[in-house]
Amino acid sequence: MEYVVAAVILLVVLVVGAVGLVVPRMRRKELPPPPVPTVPAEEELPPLVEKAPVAETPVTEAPVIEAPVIEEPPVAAPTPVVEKPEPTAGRLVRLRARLARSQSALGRGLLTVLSRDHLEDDDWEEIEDSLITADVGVEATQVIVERLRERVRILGTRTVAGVREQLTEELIAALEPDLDRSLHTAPHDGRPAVLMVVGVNGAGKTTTCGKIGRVLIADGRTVLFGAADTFRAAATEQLVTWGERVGAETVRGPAGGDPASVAFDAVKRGIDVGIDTVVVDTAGRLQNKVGLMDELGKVKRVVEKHGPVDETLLVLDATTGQNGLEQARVFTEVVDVTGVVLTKLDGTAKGGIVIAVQRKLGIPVKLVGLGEGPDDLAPFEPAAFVEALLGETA
Ligand SMILES: Nc1nc2c(ncn2[C@@H]2O[C@H](COP(=O)(O)OP(=O)(O)OP(=O)(O)O)[C@@H](O)[C@H]2O)c(=O)[nH]1
Repeated sequence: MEYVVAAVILLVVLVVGAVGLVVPRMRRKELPPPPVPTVPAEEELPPLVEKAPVAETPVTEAPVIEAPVIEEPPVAAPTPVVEKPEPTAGRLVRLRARLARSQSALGRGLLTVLSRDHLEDDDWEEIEDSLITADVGVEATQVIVERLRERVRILGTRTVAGVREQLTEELIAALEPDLDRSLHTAPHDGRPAVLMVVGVNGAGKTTTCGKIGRVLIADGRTVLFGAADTFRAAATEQLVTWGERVGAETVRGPAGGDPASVAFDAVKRGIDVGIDTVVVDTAGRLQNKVGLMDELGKVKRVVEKHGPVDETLLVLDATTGQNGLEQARVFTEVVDVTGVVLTKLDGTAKGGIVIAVQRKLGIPVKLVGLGEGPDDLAPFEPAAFVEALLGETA
């Protein structure tokens, strides 16, 4: 019995001991693993800005993949195309239709009255009014009507054709057909002819310079332009463009520079390279008559250091009518005008201004402008002009 008790106790001790050994081991196995720091210590953190990793390849140093260079043939600077003008002979006749379009009212009106059976005082007054309205001017109108009246009375003309013929003759006579209308553009004494173009702003000076250059070149001359209208920068550009179109060199100066020195340089260049005709464009601001006189007078004096100016052309806008005549007079006081260019005759029904200009200024109209086109400038021919003025209507 003692042995049994001792065995039981031993067994209990063994069991308890075994449990004591096994349980702690099991408990240890169930424990979570020791915490692992997920955030590094502060000193190991990268600084927020300064030490942030920076792309170290600046744009300029970025590797550039170079495209293969394709050798292109050199592009030649565009050479301005020099245009070929229409022949000048008979230009006024060719442009007659354009002139007649705006003038025919005058011709129709006059011929209608003149072909009445009996011309009374009222009819003659009507004729006078028509001529004055067409800018012929009061004085010239009175002379024309007086002479016409006399002829009709003596000859007893009544047919439209007869009256037209007499009116034509009187108008041609009023245009003084014997005046010298030639342009002095031929070189002489081993130097170029010098043409100065004057007139108020917008009358068509620069355009006229270009058209004249074109006509001269068409006739086989060499031409050089002097851009002495330094007042309006666009005028210089306009002249340079004309030069390129017609094949003429343009001498220019700085914008706002001294016009006289540009004109001087142009003529000097013309002499040096053996040009036939130098055409000098000038400025025409009229706000200040004294200033204009000084400037134009100076241009002329300075140019004449090379020799006399051969032709001074006054450009007048036909659409300004009698007002234009007053402005024109200022120019004739400053420079010795040798001829008038009457522009924009295509834009007025008052062709009679040609008669008034000649009578009032005592200067022949040498050229007429009949449009903006490069060939719309014609030598003035009284007979062809009167034909156009009276139109086809009879
Ligand atoms: N219809 C018509 N227009 C013309 C004629 N002549 C010139 N013109 C036009 O008139 C305008 C003025 O001409 P410009 O040659 O620039 O005048 P400008 O006198 O040189 O003027 P500034 O340089 O300002 O002094 C332009 O638009 C020309 O095309 C003409 O005979 N008929």
